Amino acid sequence: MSYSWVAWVGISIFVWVLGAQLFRGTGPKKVPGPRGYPLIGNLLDLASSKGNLVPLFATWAKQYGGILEFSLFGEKQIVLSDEAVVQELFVKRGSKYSGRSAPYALKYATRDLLIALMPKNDAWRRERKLTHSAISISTNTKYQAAMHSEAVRCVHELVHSPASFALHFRTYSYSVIARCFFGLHVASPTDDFIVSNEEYLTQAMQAFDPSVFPINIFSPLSYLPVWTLPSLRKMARLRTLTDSYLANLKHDVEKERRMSPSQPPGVFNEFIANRSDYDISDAEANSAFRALIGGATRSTHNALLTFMYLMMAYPEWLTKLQAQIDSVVGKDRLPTWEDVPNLPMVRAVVKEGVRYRSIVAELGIPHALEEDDLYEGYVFKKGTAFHANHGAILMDPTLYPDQAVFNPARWLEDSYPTYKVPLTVYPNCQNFAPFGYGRRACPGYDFAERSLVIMVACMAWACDIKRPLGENGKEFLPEITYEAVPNPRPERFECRIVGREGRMESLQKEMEKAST
Ligand code: HEM
Repeated sequence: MSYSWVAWVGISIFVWVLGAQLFRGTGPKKVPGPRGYPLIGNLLDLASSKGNLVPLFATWAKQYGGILEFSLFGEKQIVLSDEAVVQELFVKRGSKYSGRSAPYALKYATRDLLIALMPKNDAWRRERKLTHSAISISTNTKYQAAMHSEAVRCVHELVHSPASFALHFRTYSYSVIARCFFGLHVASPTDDFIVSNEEYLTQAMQAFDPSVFPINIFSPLSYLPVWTLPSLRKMARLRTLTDSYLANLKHDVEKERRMSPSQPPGVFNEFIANRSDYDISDAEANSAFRALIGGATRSTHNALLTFMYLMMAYPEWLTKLQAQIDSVVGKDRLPTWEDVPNLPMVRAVVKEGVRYRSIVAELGIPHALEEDDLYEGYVFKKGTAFHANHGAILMDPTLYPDQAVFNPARWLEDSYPTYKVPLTVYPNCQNFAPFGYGRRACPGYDFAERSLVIMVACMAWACDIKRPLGENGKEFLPEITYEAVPNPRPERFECRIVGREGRMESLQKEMEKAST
C-alpha cells in the first residue's frame, strides 16, 4: 500500500515537471515594469513626477526597456519606448489600438464628445472628418495670409513690449485660430475670445487631476448621486459649463463678428452657411471646433516659448538662423511664404524645437486597446492604456546622434540619418513622432508647422533673443519649470528681446499693411 502511494507521488511529480518543461514559454510573458504597492500600484511614482510624466517614463524605459507596464489602482498601463513596436501596434494594428480612455471627470463633463479623448466611435469619425476639412494640407494654404499678418503683428508687439513675450505668443496662437476658423480679429491679450477660452480650458484641465476629482481613481464614486459630494457637484458644474461653452459657439462667433465685420468669414462660418451638407450634430461640430481652439493654442504657445528658451540656451543657432534669413530675404522686408522653401534652417529649427519639447514635457495622448491582443508572447487586455513614449523614441541615438542636444543640423546635413532632400521641402513635420501615430495621429501637424515657421522666420528677422541679466549685470540662462498639468506650459521665465538694427522701419510699414 505504502509503495503504491510513493509511486503515485513520484508519477505526479514527473508529470508536473514534464508538463512544466513542455509548456514553458507558451504562457503569457510578464511585461517588465516598476514594482508598485498593493491597491495603489505605482501611484506614488506618478505623484512624485509633479504632473510631468516625461522624465519618469524616460527613466523607466532605460530600466525596463521598450515595453513596460505600470499600474494604478489595479488598472494596467503600458509604455512603449521602441518606435518599431509603436508602428506595429498603433499603425499596423490600428483597428484595435485607436481607442482612448479619459479620466472619468473629463468624460462626464464633456459627455465623451471631446475628439482627442473620446472613444473611436461614429461620433468621433464625424468629428475627425470635419476637423480634416478644416485643417487639411490643401485647406491650410488659404490661412497663410492671415498667419503672416498675425505674425507681423506679434513681432511688432514683441519689439515694443518685450517683457510680455509669453502673453504676445498666447495672443498670436489665439489670433491665428480666431481669424482662420471664425473670422474674428483678436488683437489684445484681454480679448474676450482669449479670456473665455482660457478660463474654460483651465477648468477643463483640472478634470485630469485626481486630487480635485477623486472619482478619476475611485470609480465606485460614480454610483453616488452627484449632489452627495463637493467634488461630484464640481464635476456637475463643469458639465453645465461645458454644455454652454459648446452650445454658444455660433452665438459667440456671431456676436464677436459684429465687431470684426471686415474679416473674411473663416471656416466655421462657412460650415454654418452650408450646414445641411454636413452629417454631424451641432454638439459634435461645436466640440470639434472647440477642440481645435484648445489643441492649436496651447501647443503653438508652448512651442514658441520653447523656441525662446532654446535660442538662449543655444545662441549659435540664432546666429545661423539669422544669417540664412538675411541672405534670402535681406533687410528691407519681412520673410513671406514665398521664402519658406529657401529657408530650410527655419523649418529645421522649428522641427528640432518640437523634438526638444517632446523630450522634456510633451507626453502625447494614450491609445486604448479595443479588444484583447497577443504581441510577442505578451497578452494585452481590452481597455489597457498604451503610451507612446515620445521622450524615449526621440532620444534613440541611432536615429538621433547626440540625442539630448538641440541640433537642427540633424535635419540639414547629409552626415545625419534624419537628413532628407530636397531641402526646399524637407525638413517638415509630416509623419513626425511628436504628432503621434495611426488613426489618432494629430490632424493639426501641418497647421502647427505653418503657424510656427512663419512666426519664427519673422521673429528671427526682426529680433535678437538674449539671456536675461542677473543682479551682477552678467547674463544667465534661466531654468525652465513646467505647470503640473498634462502637456504643461513652461512657467514664467525671463528673456531679453531686442529689435535688430535697420529693420524697425520696414516692420512698422508691414504692421500698417497688416492692420488694414
Ligand atoms: C506643436 C504642435 C502640436 C503637437 C506636438 C501635437 C501633438 C499631438 C499628439 C501627440 C496627439 C495625439 C496623437 C496620438 O494619439 O497618436 C495630437 C492629437 C490631436 N491634435 Fe495635435 N499637436 C499639435 C498641434 C495641433 C494643432 C495646431 C491642432 C489643431 C489645429 C491639433 C489638433 C489635434 C487634435 C484634434 C487631436 C486629436 C486627434 C484624435 O484623437 O483623433 N494639434 N496632437
